[in-house]
Amino acid sequence: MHLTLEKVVIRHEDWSLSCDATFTPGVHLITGRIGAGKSSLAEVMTGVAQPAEGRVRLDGIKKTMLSLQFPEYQITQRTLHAEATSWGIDPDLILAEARLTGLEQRDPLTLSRGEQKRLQLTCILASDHDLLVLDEPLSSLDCMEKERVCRRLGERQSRITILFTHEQWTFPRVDMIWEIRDHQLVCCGPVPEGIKTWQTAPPPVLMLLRAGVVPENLTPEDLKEAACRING
Ligand SMILES: Nc1ncnc2c1ncn2[C@@H]1O[C@H](COP(=O)(O)OP(=O)(O)OP(=O)(O)O)[C@@H](O)[C@H]1O
Repeated sequence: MHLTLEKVVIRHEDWSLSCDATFTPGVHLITGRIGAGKSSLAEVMTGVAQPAEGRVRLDGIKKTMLSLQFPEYQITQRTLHAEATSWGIDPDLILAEARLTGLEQRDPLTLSRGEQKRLQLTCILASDHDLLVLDEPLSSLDCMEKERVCRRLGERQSRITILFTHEQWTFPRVDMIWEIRDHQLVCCGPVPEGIKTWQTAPPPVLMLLRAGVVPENLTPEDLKEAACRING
């Protein structure tokens, strides 16, 4: 199973992004500065938008999902019960996992942004998508919830997971790091080697690299373990 971007160019007026890349099963992390083109690329990968040039090829991928940055954009129903049901999953299980039991008749739009995000991600992760593209899934979540989501993403090793994020501290176990540099999608490489050339790495990772330590991976445990290796 793979997703291939063949000489893809995404354009908005005089802004453009070029991508030539293949994504295989595992967790792919894509970072880039504000306005680098993360949301635009996420939309093209999932067929929500078409590239100006090139081709997006899905091989062996039957079910695709884009998790939108703003959870309210993905709400379609008037009650939590109906919203959870609309994802085709047992609503009681979903609401229990999202810790929203008892709120079945509430309008999802009255939930806090974090609660909406927890509901959206619980529904998405309960379905078995071959290609899951997540645009800033960790924004609005607290540390505990970020870690829970990251653990769930790490369980999708046989599927393709593409994570676009500005997150600085909490990451799942990542297989490949990519970044958007100068209007191009660049592959930094597999983890851990790719960490060394990751220009938009978050401050904790840059601090470890400056101290001469390369973490094994990016989970909170990996970063803590690497910090313990500084100065012996
Ligand atoms: N519909 C549009 N018309 C014109 N320009 C657009 C349009 N959509 C996006 N852009 C521009 O394209 C560039 C990439 O936008 P995009 O939202 O993909 O970036 P991003 O990396 O997701 O940003 P952020 O980190 O702020 O979420 C930005 O400069 C943005 O202003």
